[in-house]
Amino acid sequence: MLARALGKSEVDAPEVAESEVDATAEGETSEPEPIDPATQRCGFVAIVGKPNVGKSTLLNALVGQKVSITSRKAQTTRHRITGMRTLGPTQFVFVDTPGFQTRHGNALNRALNKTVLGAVSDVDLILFVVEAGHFNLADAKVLDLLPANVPVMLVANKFDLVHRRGDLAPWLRSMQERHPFAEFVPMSAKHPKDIQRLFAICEKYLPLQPWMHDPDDLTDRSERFMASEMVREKLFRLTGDELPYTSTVVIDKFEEEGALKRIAATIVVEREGHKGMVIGDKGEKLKRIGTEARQELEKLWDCKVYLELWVKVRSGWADDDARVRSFGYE
Ligand SMILES: Nc1nc2c(ncn2[C@@H]2O[C@H](COP(=O)(O)OP(=O)(O)OP(=O)(O)O)[C@@H](O)[C@H]2O)c(=O)[nH]1
Repeated sequence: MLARALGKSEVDAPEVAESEVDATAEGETSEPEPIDPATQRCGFVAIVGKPNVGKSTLLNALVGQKVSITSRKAQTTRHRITGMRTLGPTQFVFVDTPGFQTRHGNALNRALNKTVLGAVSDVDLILFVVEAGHFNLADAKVLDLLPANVPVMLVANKFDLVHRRGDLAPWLRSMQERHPFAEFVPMSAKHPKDIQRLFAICEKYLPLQPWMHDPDDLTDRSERFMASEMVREKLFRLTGDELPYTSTVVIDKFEEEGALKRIAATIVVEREGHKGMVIGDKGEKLKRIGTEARQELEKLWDCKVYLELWVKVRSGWADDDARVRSFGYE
C-alpha cells in the first residue's frame, strides 16, 4: 500500500486501483476454475528504463520463479516475449526491450533502439522504471523515446532505499510535469506484496480478449537463448563496469544427449584488452563465469550441463551493421 500510504492528495497522483487479481500462491492452485473466454483479458506490457534501475528484478518477480523454464514453442507473436503470467482472468504478456542505449550512435545501438521502439509502440502498457526519488538525463532520454499513444506507468522502484518517505511527494509531483503518466507506483521489486499490488494496478489496462497462451506457460524463449543470457548475465556480473556493453555471447553448439546438454559458447569482445578482463588471472574469471552459468542452467533445467566457453576478439563488431545482424540483433 505504498502509493496509498503516500496518499492521493499528498502526491496529487492518479488513483491507484484495487482489483481482484491475486498473485499469491493460493491464486495459482493446480486446478483453477476454467475462465470464460468472454471475460478474459490479455495484453502486452513493456518494461523500460535506464540500466540498473531494477527492470530484470521486476520482470523476474512479475513472471515468477519459473520464468526461465522454457517451452520449445516457436515465437508466434509480433513481439519478442520474455515472459507471461496468467492470474485470475488476466494474462500479462511481458515483451523484451533490450535496454535503451543512448550513449553512442553505432550500429548496435541503432539496432537496439529500433527493436525497443518496435517493442513499445504497440503494447497496451509501458512500465517506465526509475529509482524512487531520482531522475537524470539517462532517464529523460528513455522517457523521450516513449510513444504518446500508450499509457505509461511510472514505477518508482527501490522505494525501500528511500529513508524519508515524505520527500517523495514533491518528487512525484515534479515527475507529473515530465509526462502524462497514467499511474504512479512507488514500490520495491523485491517485495512480493508490491508485485501483487502492481498486477492489480496493471490489469485494467489490458484489453478484454481471449488469452494467447496456455495459462501455465511462463515463457516462450528457447533453451539456447536462455543459455546465452545466462552466460551474459554472469559475464557482466563478474566483470563489473569494466567491460563495455558491446560484448556479446554466441551459442556455437547446443546438443542434447539423454539427460545431458552440451553447450559451447563464445564471448565476443571488441578489444584484446577486454579479452584479458574476461579471462582473468590464469583463466580464473572465465572459469567462474562458466561454473556459475552452468550451475544455474542445471538448476533451471534439472539436468546435467556441460558448458564450454571461448573468448574471441571481433574488433569493431558493434559498428558493423552486417555483423550486428549476424549476432542476432535485428
Ligand atoms: N534495494 C533494492 N534493490 C533493488 C530493487 N530492485 C532491484 N534492485 C537491485 O538493483 C540492481 C539492479 O537491478 P537489475 O534488475 O539488474 O536492473 P536492470 O534495470 O535490469 O539493469 P540492466 O540490466 O543494466 O538494464 C540489482 O543489484 C538489484 O538487486 C529494489 O526494489 N530495492
